[in-house]
Amino acid sequence: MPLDVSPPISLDLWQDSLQWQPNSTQMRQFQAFYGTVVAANQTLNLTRITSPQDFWEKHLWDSLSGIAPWLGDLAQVTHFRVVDIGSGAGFPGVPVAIARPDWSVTLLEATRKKVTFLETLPPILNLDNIRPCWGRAETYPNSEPRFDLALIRAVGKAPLCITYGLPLLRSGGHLVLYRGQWAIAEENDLVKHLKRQGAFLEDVRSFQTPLSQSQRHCLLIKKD
Ligand SMILES: C[S@@+](CC[C@H](N)C(=O)[O-])C[C@H]1O[C@@H](n2cnc3c(N)ncnc32)[C@H](O)[C@@H]1O
Repeated sequence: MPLDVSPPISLDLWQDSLQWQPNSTQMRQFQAFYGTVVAANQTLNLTRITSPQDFWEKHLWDSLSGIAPWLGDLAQVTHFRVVDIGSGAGFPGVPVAIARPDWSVTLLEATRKKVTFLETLPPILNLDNIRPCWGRAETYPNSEPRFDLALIRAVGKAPLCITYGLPLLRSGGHLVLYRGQWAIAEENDLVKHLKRQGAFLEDVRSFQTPLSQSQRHCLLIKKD
């Protein structure tokens, strides 16, 4: 049976939840990405999330929640240099690159077979602002320019993600940590940890996902 790639999140729901909605080109790119991940998944085992509802909500929508501060205001920050650390099958970096075609997004991934998959995406999605990169965050070359924004989802606990993310940022750059649940007790420890690392917690944004009404949190960290 052909895969149903029709979007289960209506434009109104995008608008209500993120104050942003994809245009028709972006919608086609999301659909093509879904089809490509599901097809590749049969041999590469990229993700367990494959149903349309889960894919659109837990992968596409969730990826974009992390850049909510920059979604509505396209004029404000153009040409951001972004790194997605531990991108896996391209989350959150690929949806972010689709939503912000004026940004350039490096997809840093330690597993070669996943990078090989990411390398197939630009012509299929008609997406020229992603740069798949095989490597580990902790050995990313110092000679490379630093990033304006680092995104990190499902790679490890918050302190580890901070250790990976901060060295890749320019001074004044932002790190976004995607978390499901987030408790104030964790926050107190994190604030102390960040201070020692030369950074601070600028915001904790909580979201309700648009289809299953689950809780999500995104931590916005700024490097001094
Ligand atoms: C659980 S997957 C999450 C993938 C994706 N971020 C997502 O949210 O679906 C974690 C990924 O991070 C990669 N990874 C783990 N440690 C890494 C590191 N130090 N540098 C780069 N990639 C790393 C793994 O190879 C794996 O693909």
